[in-house]
Amino acid sequence: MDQLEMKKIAARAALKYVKPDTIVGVGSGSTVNCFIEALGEMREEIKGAVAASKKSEELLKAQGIEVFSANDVSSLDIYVDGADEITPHKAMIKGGGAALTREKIVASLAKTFICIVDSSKQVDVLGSTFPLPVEVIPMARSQVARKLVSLGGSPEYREGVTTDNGNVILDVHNFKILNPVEMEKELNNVAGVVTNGIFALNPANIVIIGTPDGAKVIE
Ligand SMILES: O=C(CO)[C@H](O)[C@H](O)COP(=O)(O)O
Repeated sequence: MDQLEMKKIAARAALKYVKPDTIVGVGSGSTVNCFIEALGEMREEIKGAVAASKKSEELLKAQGIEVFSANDVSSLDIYVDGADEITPHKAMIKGGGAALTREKIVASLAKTFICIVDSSKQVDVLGSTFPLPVEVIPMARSQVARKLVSLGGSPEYREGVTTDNGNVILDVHNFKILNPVEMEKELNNVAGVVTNGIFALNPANIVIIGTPDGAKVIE
């Protein structure tokens, strides 16, 4: 079974957590695109969605789902998003699609973070397979890169990419993130860093893994 099929299995399994008359928090990426397509079947039952990227907003609207601004809601029942890596403690690296800041904002509005992934995303230690994305104010790019080097990382400028917030991304290789909570805080304290892609202070609550044998749910 290919990876896309496994993403679809995880995405469809998340529908059971969507309650009628609620506004659903929706992340971004190819797994979330599968979720948005499935969520289209519930367009009459839900009030709408808050999207973590312009791309997800477009796709939700194309499904006939009303999209609200994060400023319009005080809380969300659930937030559904993918991940680039996830540990057994449900800490994640996110930001492969450069939407990490808006993802963290919308996720923090939700009572329950549901992470939908295929099995390739499971790791024991964050940073094992995927570089850590860091969103940076453009004028601070070089100084943030030097700071990341001093912390042991090898930052690479994601050329040609501007985030939905007008910023740039540094992908940091060679970080073995043994203490994700501390690392998330430390990187967020670097001047010029908008957000880093570690989601450990507020980890996922439920993980749904798409496998050839069906959806595996870890609550
Ligand atoms: O964090 C993200 C985007 O910023 C995505 O959730 C992450 O990159 C996973 O993407 P995909 O579902 O395409 O594998």
